[in-house]
Amino acid sequence: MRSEHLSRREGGRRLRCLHSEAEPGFTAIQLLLRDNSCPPFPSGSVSRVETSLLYALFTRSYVRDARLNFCCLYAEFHGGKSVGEEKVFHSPTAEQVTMSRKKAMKGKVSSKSPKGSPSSGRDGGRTGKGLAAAAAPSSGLVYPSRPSLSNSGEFYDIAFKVMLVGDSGVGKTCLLVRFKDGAFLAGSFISTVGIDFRNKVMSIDAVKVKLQIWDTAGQERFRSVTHAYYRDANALLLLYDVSNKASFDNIRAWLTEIHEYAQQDVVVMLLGNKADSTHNRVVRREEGEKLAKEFGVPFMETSAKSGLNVELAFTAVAKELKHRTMKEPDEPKFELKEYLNESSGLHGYLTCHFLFCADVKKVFVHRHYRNAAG
Ligand SMILES: Nc1nc2c(ncn2[C@@H]2O[C@H](COP(=O)(O)OP(=O)(O)OP(=O)(O)O)[C@@H](O)[C@H]2O)c(=O)[nH]1
Repeated sequence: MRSEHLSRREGGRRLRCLHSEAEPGFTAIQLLLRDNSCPPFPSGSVSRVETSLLYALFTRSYVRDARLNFCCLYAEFHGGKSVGEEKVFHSPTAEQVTMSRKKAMKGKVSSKSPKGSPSSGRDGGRTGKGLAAAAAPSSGLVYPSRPSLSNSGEFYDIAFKVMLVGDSGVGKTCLLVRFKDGAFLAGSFISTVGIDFRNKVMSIDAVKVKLQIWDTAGQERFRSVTHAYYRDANALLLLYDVSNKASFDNIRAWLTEIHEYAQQDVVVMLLGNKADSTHNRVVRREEGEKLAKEFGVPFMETSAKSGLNVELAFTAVAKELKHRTMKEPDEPKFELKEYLNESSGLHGYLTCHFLFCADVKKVFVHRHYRNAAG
Protein backbone atom coordinates (compact mmCIF):
# COMPACT_ATOMS: atom_id res chain seq x y z
CA MET A 1 0.00 0.00 0.00
CA ARG A 2 1.30 3.40 -0.97
CA SER A 3 0.01 6.63 0.38
CA GLU A 4 1.13 10.16 -0.27
CA HIS A 5 -0.10 13.36 1.19
CA LEU A 6 1.01 16.55 -0.40
CA SER A 7 0.11 20.03 0.49
CA ARG A 8 1.32 23.37 -0.57
CA ARG A 9 0.37 26.97 -0.65
CA GLU A 10 0.13 28.48 -4.07
CA GLY A 11 -1.33 31.80 -5.07
CA GLY A 12 -2.78 32.27 -1.62
CA ARG A 13 -4.66 29.03 -1.86
CA ARG A 14 -4.17 25.98 0.22
CA LEU A 15 -4.10 22.87 -1.82
CA ARG A 16 -3.90 19.36 -0.69
CA CYS A 17 -3.62 16.31 -2.82
CA LEU A 18 -4.13 12.98 -1.24
CA HIS A 19 -3.10 10.09 -3.34
CA SER A 20 -3.38 6.60 -2.03
CA GLU A 21 -3.41 3.20 -3.52
CA ALA A 22 -4.80 0.63 -1.18
CA GLU A 23 -5.21 -1.80 -4.00
CA PRO A 24 -4.94 -1.63 -7.77
CA GLY A 25 -7.69 0.52 -9.19
CA PHE A 26 -8.53 2.23 -5.96
CA THR A 27 -7.48 5.80 -5.58
CA ALA A 28 -8.83 8.73 -3.67
CA ILE A 29 -7.84 12.24 -4.45
CA GLN A 30 -8.73 15.29 -2.52
CA LEU A 31 -8.06 18.73 -3.81
CA LEU A 32 -9.09 21.46 -1.47
CA LEU A 33 -9.12 25.15 -1.98
CA ARG A 34 -8.80 27.44 0.98
CA ASP A 35 -12.55 27.74 1.22
CA ASN A 36 -12.91 23.98 0.88
CA SER A 37 -15.38 24.58 -1.92
CA CYS A 38 -14.29 21.64 -3.97
CA PRO A 39 -15.45 18.46 -2.32
CA PRO A 40 -13.31 15.36 -2.45
CA PHE A 41 -14.09 12.68 -4.93
CA PRO A 42 -15.95 9.73 -3.59
CA SER A 43 -13.52 6.92 -2.98
CA GLY A 44 -13.06 4.64 -5.90
CA SER A 45 -14.78 6.90 -8.40
CA VAL A 46 -11.62 8.04 -10.12
CA SER A 47 -10.02 5.88 -12.74
CA ARG A 48 -6.30 5.38 -12.88
CA VAL A 49 -6.01 7.48 -16.03
CA GLU A 50 -7.80 10.33 -14.36
CA THR A 51 -5.69 9.91 -11.32
CA SER A 52 -2.41 10.02 -13.15
CA LEU A 53 -3.45 13.13 -15.01
CA LEU A 54 -4.67 14.89 -11.93
CA TYR A 55 -1.79 13.79 -9.83
CA ALA A 56 0.62 15.02 -12.48
CA LEU A 57 -1.30 18.27 -12.54
CA PHE A 58 -0.79 18.74 -8.89
CA THR A 59 2.76 17.60 -8.52
CA ARG A 60 3.94 19.58 -11.51
CA SER A 61 2.50 22.80 -10.14
CA TYR A 62 -0.29 23.02 -12.62
CA VAL A 63 -2.47 24.18 -9.83
CA ARG A 64 -3.96 27.37 -11.09
CA ASP A 65 -6.70 25.58 -12.91
CA ALA A 66 -6.36 22.28 -11.22
CA ARG A 67 -9.80 22.47 -9.74
CA LEU A 68 -11.36 23.16 -13.08
CA ASN A 69 -9.49 20.35 -14.74
CA PHE A 70 -10.64 18.25 -11.90
CA CYS A 71 -14.21 19.19 -12.73
CA CYS A 72 -13.70 18.45 -16.39
CA LEU A 73 -12.29 15.06 -15.63
CA TYR A 74 -15.18 14.40 -13.38
CA ALA A 75 -17.66 15.54 -15.99
CA GLU A 76 -16.19 13.39 -18.66
CA PHE A 77 -16.08 10.21 -16.75
CA HIS A 78 -19.08 10.57 -14.54
CA GLY A 79 -21.76 12.14 -16.66
CA GLY A 80 -21.42 15.78 -15.68
CA LYS A 81 -22.14 17.23 -12.29
CA SER A 82 -21.77 20.46 -10.54
CA VAL A 83 -18.61 20.32 -8.47
CA GLY A 84 -18.08 23.13 -6.07
CA GLU A 85 -18.86 26.38 -7.76
CA GLU A 86 -18.09 25.20 -11.22
CA LYS A 87 -20.98 24.19 -13.36
CA VAL A 88 -19.69 21.64 -15.79
CA PHE A 89 -21.57 20.34 -18.75
CA HIS A 90 -22.95 16.93 -19.31
CA SER A 91 -20.55 15.00 -21.55
CA PRO A 92 -18.79 18.23 -22.42
CA THR A 93 -17.57 18.92 -25.87
CA ALA A 94 -14.19 20.49 -26.33
CA GLU A 95 -15.88 23.85 -26.85
CA GLN A 96 -17.83 23.49 -23.68
CA VAL A 97 -14.78 22.65 -21.66
CA THR A 98 -13.07 25.77 -22.90
CA MET A 99 -16.14 27.83 -22.12
CA SER A 100 -16.23 26.28 -18.71
CA ARG A 101 -12.62 27.21 -18.19
CA LYS A 102 -13.16 30.74 -19.35
CA LYS A 103 -15.98 31.16 -16.93
CA ALA A 104 -13.74 29.92 -14.20
CA MET A 105 -10.98 32.26 -15.23
CA LYS A 106 -13.34 35.12 -14.61
CA GLY A 107 -14.12 33.72 -11.22
CA LYS A 108 -12.16 33.89 -8.09
CA VAL A 109 -9.98 30.87 -8.63
CA SER A 110 -8.31 32.07 -11.76
CA SER A 111 -8.80 35.77 -11.60
CA LYS A 112 -5.36 36.13 -10.11
CA SER A 113 -3.72 34.53 -13.10
CA PRO A 114 -5.79 35.12 -16.19
CA LYS A 115 -3.07 33.90 -18.48
CA GLY A 116 -2.24 30.87 -16.52
CA SER A 117 -4.88 28.48 -17.57
CA PRO A 118 -3.90 25.38 -19.40
CA SER A 119 -6.10 26.33 -22.29
CA SER A 120 -4.32 29.58 -22.76
CA GLY A 121 -0.98 27.86 -22.89
CA ARG A 122 1.95 28.67 -20.72
CA ASP A 123 2.40 32.01 -19.16
CA GLY A 124 5.40 34.12 -19.82
CA GLY A 125 7.40 32.46 -17.07
CA ARG A 126 6.53 29.00 -18.33
CA THR A 127 5.36 27.97 -14.95
CA GLY A 128 2.21 26.42 -16.15
CA LYS A 129 2.44 24.16 -19.16
CA GLY A 130 -0.67 22.62 -17.81
CA LEU A 131 -2.20 21.07 -20.83
CA ALA A 132 -4.32 18.52 -19.17
CA ALA A 133 -7.86 18.91 -20.34
CA ALA A 134 -9.86 15.77 -20.56
CA ALA A 135 -12.78 16.75 -22.69
CA ALA A 136 -14.49 13.97 -24.49
CA PRO A 137 -13.16 13.88 -28.02
CA SER A 138 -15.46 16.00 -30.11
CA SER A 139 -16.68 15.05 -33.52
CA GLY A 140 -14.28 15.99 -36.25
CA LEU A 141 -16.03 18.26 -38.68
CA VAL A 142 -18.57 20.87 -37.82
CA TYR A 143 -20.92 22.05 -40.50
CA PRO A 144 -22.98 24.84 -39.10
CA SER A 145 -25.95 25.78 -41.26
CA ARG A 146 -25.16 29.36 -40.45
CA PRO A 147 -22.02 30.93 -39.04
CA SER A 148 -21.30 29.75 -35.53
CA LEU A 149 -19.69 31.71 -32.80
CA SER A 150 -16.46 30.27 -31.46
CA ASN A 151 -15.60 30.65 -27.82
CA SER A 152 -13.11 33.34 -28.75
CA GLY A 153 -16.03 35.41 -30.00
CA GLU A 154 -15.27 34.88 -33.68
CA PHE A 155 -17.74 33.56 -36.20
CA TYR A 156 -16.76 30.59 -38.30
CA ASP A 157 -18.34 28.58 -41.08
CA ILE A 158 -16.59 25.28 -40.74
CA ALA A 159 -14.34 23.66 -38.17
CA PHE A 160 -11.65 21.03 -38.27
CA LYS A 161 -9.73 19.21 -35.64
CA VAL A 162 -5.97 19.27 -36.01
CA MET A 163 -3.58 17.39 -33.71
CA LEU A 164 0.06 18.03 -33.01
CA VAL A 165 1.98 14.83 -32.37
CA GLY A 166 5.59 13.79 -32.01
CA ASP A 167 8.19 13.00 -29.39
CA SER A 168 8.42 14.97 -26.21
CA GLY A 169 10.41 18.17 -26.60
CA VAL A 170 10.15 18.52 -30.38
CA GLY A 171 8.30 21.81 -29.99
CA LYS A 172 4.61 21.02 -30.39
CA THR A 173 3.42 23.44 -27.75
CA CYS A 174 5.79 26.13 -28.97
CA LEU A 175 4.56 25.68 -32.53
CA LEU A 176 0.98 26.07 -31.40
CA VAL A 177 1.73 29.12 -29.30
CA ARG A 178 3.68 30.66 -32.17
CA PHE A 179 0.75 30.11 -34.52
CA LYS A 180 -1.90 31.23 -32.09
CA ASP A 181 -0.16 34.11 -30.35
CA GLY A 182 2.85 34.86 -32.54
CA ALA A 183 5.18 34.36 -29.60
CA PHE A 184 7.97 31.95 -28.75
CA LEU A 185 8.06 30.24 -25.41
CA ALA A 186 11.72 30.33 -24.53
CA GLY A 187 13.06 29.04 -21.27
CA SER A 188 13.15 25.79 -19.43
CA PHE A 189 11.22 22.97 -20.97
CA ILE A 190 8.12 21.72 -19.18
CA SER A 191 6.44 18.71 -20.66
CA THR A 192 2.79 18.75 -21.58
CA VAL A 193 0.53 16.73 -19.35
CA GLY A 194 -2.30 14.96 -21.10
CA ILE A 195 -3.88 16.92 -23.90
CA ASP A 196 -5.44 20.30 -24.54
CA PHE A 197 -6.52 22.41 -27.45
CA ARG A 198 -6.67 25.95 -28.69
CA ASN A 199 -8.83 27.41 -31.43
CA LYS A 200 -7.89 29.68 -34.25
CA VAL A 201 -10.26 30.99 -36.88
CA MET A 202 -8.64 31.59 -40.26
CA SER A 203 -10.10 33.18 -43.34
CA ILE A 204 -9.63 30.78 -46.24
CA ASP A 205 -11.04 32.01 -49.55
CA ALA A 206 -13.70 34.07 -47.76
CA VAL A 207 -14.67 31.07 -45.64
CA LYS A 208 -14.11 31.26 -41.93
CA VAL A 209 -12.32 28.06 -41.02
CA LYS A 210 -11.88 27.26 -37.38
CA LEU A 211 -8.96 25.03 -36.53
CA GLN A 212 -9.32 23.34 -33.21
CA ILE A 213 -5.70 22.47 -32.57
CA TRP A 214 -4.94 19.79 -30.04
CA ASP A 215 -1.58 19.76 -28.36
CA THR A 216 -0.70 16.30 -27.15
CA ALA A 217 1.84 15.13 -24.63
CA GLY A 218 4.76 13.48 -26.38
CA GLN A 219 5.71 11.40 -23.40
CA GLU A 220 5.08 7.70 -23.70
CA ARG A 221 3.11 7.50 -20.47
CA PHE A 222 0.35 9.69 -21.93
CA ARG A 223 0.07 7.74 -25.15
CA SER A 224 -3.07 5.89 -24.13
CA VAL A 225 -4.77 9.21 -23.40
CA THR A 226 -3.87 10.78 -26.72
CA HIS A 227 -4.76 7.72 -28.77
CA ALA A 228 -8.40 8.30 -27.95
CA TYR A 229 -8.28 11.65 -29.69
CA TYR A 230 -6.79 10.46 -32.95
CA ARG A 231 -9.93 9.07 -34.45
CA ASP A 232 -11.70 12.42 -34.77
CA ALA A 233 -8.72 14.31 -36.08
CA ASN A 234 -8.99 15.72 -39.58
CA ALA A 235 -5.31 16.54 -39.76
CA LEU A 236 -2.18 15.59 -37.88
CA LEU A 237 0.97 17.65 -37.78
CA LEU A 238 3.76 15.21 -36.98
CA LEU A 239 6.85 16.90 -35.62
CA TYR A 240 10.44 15.92 -35.12
CA ASP A 241 13.31 18.04 -33.91
CA VAL A 242 16.11 18.59 -36.44
CA SER A 243 18.54 18.73 -33.53
CA ASN A 244 17.38 15.42 -32.09
CA LYS A 245 18.07 12.31 -34.16
CA ALA A 246 15.97 10.04 -31.96
CA SER A 247 12.88 12.16 -32.56
CA PHE A 248 13.46 11.75 -36.31
CA ASP A 249 14.06 8.01 -36.02
CA ASN A 250 10.79 7.68 -34.13
CA ILE A 251 8.77 9.18 -36.98
CA ARG A 252 8.23 5.76 -38.52
CA ALA A 253 6.72 4.53 -35.28
CA TRP A 254 4.53 7.62 -35.11
CA LEU A 255 3.27 7.06 -38.64
CA THR A 256 2.45 3.47 -37.76
CA GLU A 257 0.54 4.70 -34.75
CA ILE A 258 -1.31 7.26 -36.84
CA HIS A 259 -2.18 4.60 -39.33
CA GLU A 260 -3.57 2.47 -36.55
CA TYR A 261 -5.63 5.06 -34.71
CA ALA A 262 -6.48 7.89 -37.10
CA GLN A 263 -9.09 8.15 -39.84
CA GLN A 264 -8.09 6.76 -43.21
CA ASP A 265 -8.29 10.09 -44.98
CA VAL A 266 -6.60 12.13 -42.29
CA VAL A 267 -4.27 14.82 -43.59
CA VAL A 268 -0.77 14.27 -42.27
CA MET A 269 2.08 16.72 -42.56
CA LEU A 270 5.62 16.02 -41.40
CA LEU A 271 7.39 18.98 -39.86
CA GLY A 272 11.08 19.19 -39.03
CA ASN A 273 10.98 21.76 -36.26
CA LYS A 274 13.76 23.87 -34.73
CA ALA A 275 15.15 24.66 -38.17
CA ASP A 276 16.78 27.69 -36.58
CA SER A 277 19.13 25.40 -34.63
CA THR A 278 21.86 25.47 -37.26
CA HIS A 279 24.69 24.61 -34.87
CA ASN A 280 22.88 21.70 -33.24
CA ARG A 281 21.32 20.29 -36.36
CA VAL A 282 21.77 16.53 -36.73
CA VAL A 283 18.99 15.78 -39.23
CA ARG A 284 19.53 17.23 -42.68
CA ARG A 285 16.60 18.64 -44.57
CA GLU A 286 17.16 16.09 -47.32
CA GLU A 287 16.65 13.28 -44.80
CA GLY A 288 13.31 14.73 -43.82
CA GLU A 289 12.35 15.09 -47.46
CA LYS A 290 13.33 11.51 -48.17
CA LEU A 291 11.31 10.12 -45.29
CA ALA A 292 8.31 12.23 -46.24
CA LYS A 293 8.54 11.04 -49.81
CA GLU A 294 8.75 7.44 -48.68
CA PHE A 295 5.53 7.79 -46.73
CA GLY A 296 3.87 10.16 -49.16
CA VAL A 297 3.29 12.93 -46.71
CA PRO A 298 3.88 16.65 -47.09
CA PHE A 299 7.03 17.95 -45.45
CA MET A 300 8.35 21.26 -44.30
CA GLU A 301 10.94 22.49 -41.90
CA THR A 302 9.60 24.91 -39.34
CA SER A 303 10.82 26.96 -36.44
CA ALA A 304 8.60 27.94 -33.60
CA LYS A 305 11.43 30.21 -32.53
CA SER A 306 11.79 32.22 -35.72
CA GLY A 307 8.29 31.58 -37.01
CA LEU A 308 9.59 29.93 -40.19
CA ASN A 309 6.74 28.22 -42.05
CA VAL A 310 4.52 28.02 -38.98
CA GLU A 311 1.64 30.02 -40.44
CA LEU A 312 2.16 28.30 -43.75
CA ALA A 313 1.88 24.80 -42.29
CA PHE A 314 -1.44 25.51 -40.62
CA THR A 315 -2.77 27.50 -43.56
CA ALA A 316 -1.89 24.72 -45.99
CA VAL A 317 -3.71 22.20 -43.83
CA ALA A 318 -6.73 24.50 -43.47
CA LYS A 319 -6.88 25.05 -47.21
CA GLU A 320 -6.59 21.37 -47.99
CA LEU A 321 -9.36 20.51 -45.52
CA LYS A 322 -11.59 23.34 -46.66
CA HIS A 323 -11.25 22.42 -50.33
CA ARG A 324 -11.84 18.78 -49.68
CA THR A 325 -15.01 19.64 -47.84
CA MET A 326 -16.50 22.57 -49.67
CA LYS A 327 -15.37 22.28 -53.25
CA GLU A 328 -18.06 23.34 -55.71
CA PRO A 329 -18.30 21.35 -58.96
CA ASP A 330 -17.31 24.35 -61.06
CA GLU A 331 -14.68 25.59 -58.66
CA PRO A 332 -11.08 25.26 -59.87
CA LYS A 333 -9.10 22.58 -58.13
CA PHE A 334 -7.04 23.77 -55.23
CA GLU A 335 -3.38 23.53 -56.09
CA LEU A 336 -1.17 23.39 -53.08
CA LYS A 337 1.82 23.83 -55.35
CA GLU A 338 0.65 27.18 -56.62
CA TYR A 339 -0.30 28.26 -53.17
CA LEU A 340 3.11 27.40 -51.81
CA ASN A 341 4.91 28.92 -54.74
CA GLU A 342 3.33 32.19 -53.83
CA SER A 343 4.49 31.77 -50.28
CA SER A 344 7.94 32.77 -49.29
CA GLY A 345 10.34 31.02 -46.96
CA LEU A 346 9.26 27.56 -47.95
CA HIS A 347 11.77 24.82 -47.45
CA GLY A 348 11.27 21.33 -48.49
CA TYR A 349 9.36 18.73 -50.28
CA LEU A 350 5.63 18.80 -50.29
CA THR A 351 3.02 16.35 -51.30
CA CYS A 352 -0.65 16.74 -50.86
CA HIS A 353 -3.95 15.00 -51.03
CA PHE A 354 -2.98 11.61 -49.79
CA LEU A 355 -4.86 8.85 -48.11
CA PHE A 356 -3.99 6.19 -45.65
CA CYS A 357 -5.46 3.09 -47.13
CA ALA A 358 -6.34 0.48 -44.58
CA ASP A 359 -6.85 -2.22 -47.19
CA VAL A 360 -3.34 -2.47 -48.43
CA LYS A 361 -1.71 -0.91 -45.39
CA LYS A 362 0.20 1.63 -47.34
CA VAL A 363 0.06 5.26 -48.21
CA PHE A 364 -1.13 6.47 -51.58
CA VAL A 365 0.21 9.66 -52.89
CA HIS A 366 -2.16 11.30 -55.28
CA ARG A 367 0.13 14.01 -56.34
CA HIS A 368 3.29 15.63 -55.16
CA TYR A 369 5.83 18.10 -56.19
CA ARG A 370 9.23 19.24 -55.25
CA ASN A 371 9.64 22.83 -54.41
CA ALA A 372 11.89 24.66 -56.81
CA ALA A 373 14.08 25.77 -53.94
CA GLY A 374 14.44 22.19 -52.74
N1 LIG B 1 15.61 26.57 -30.96
C1 LIG B 1 14.34 26.20 -30.90
N2 LIG B 1 13.83 25.70 -29.76
C2 LIG B 1 12.54 25.33 -29.74
C3 LIG B 1 11.70 25.44 -30.87
N3 LIG B 1 10.47 24.97 -30.55
C4 LIG B 1 10.55 24.60 -29.26
N4 LIG B 1 11.78 24.81 -28.77
C5 LIG B 1 12.25 24.51 -27.41
O1 LIG B 1 12.15 23.10 -27.24
C6 LIG B 1 11.71 22.79 -25.93
C7 LIG B 1 10.48 21.91 -25.99
O2 LIG B 1 9.42 22.63 -26.61
P1 LIG B 1 7.89 22.22 -26.33
O3 LIG B 1 7.03 23.00 -27.28
O4 LIG B 1 7.56 22.36 -24.91
O5 LIG B 1 7.92 20.67 -26.73
P2 LIG B 1 6.69 19.63 -26.82
O6 LIG B 1 6.83 18.88 -28.10
O7 LIG B 1 5.39 20.33 -26.62
O8 LIG B 1 7.02 18.64 -25.63
P3 LIG B 1 5.95 17.71 -24.81
O9 LIG B 1 4.96 18.64 -24.22
O10 LIG B 1 6.75 16.99 -23.77
O11 LIG B 1 5.35 16.76 -25.77
C8 LIG B 1 11.48 24.12 -25.23
O12 LIG B 1 12.60 24.40 -24.43
C9 LIG B 1 11.36 25.13 -26.35
O13 LIG B 1 11.79 26.41 -25.98
C10 LIG B 1 12.26 25.98 -32.08
O14 LIG B 1 11.63 26.12 -33.11
N5 LIG B 1 13.59 26.33 -32.02
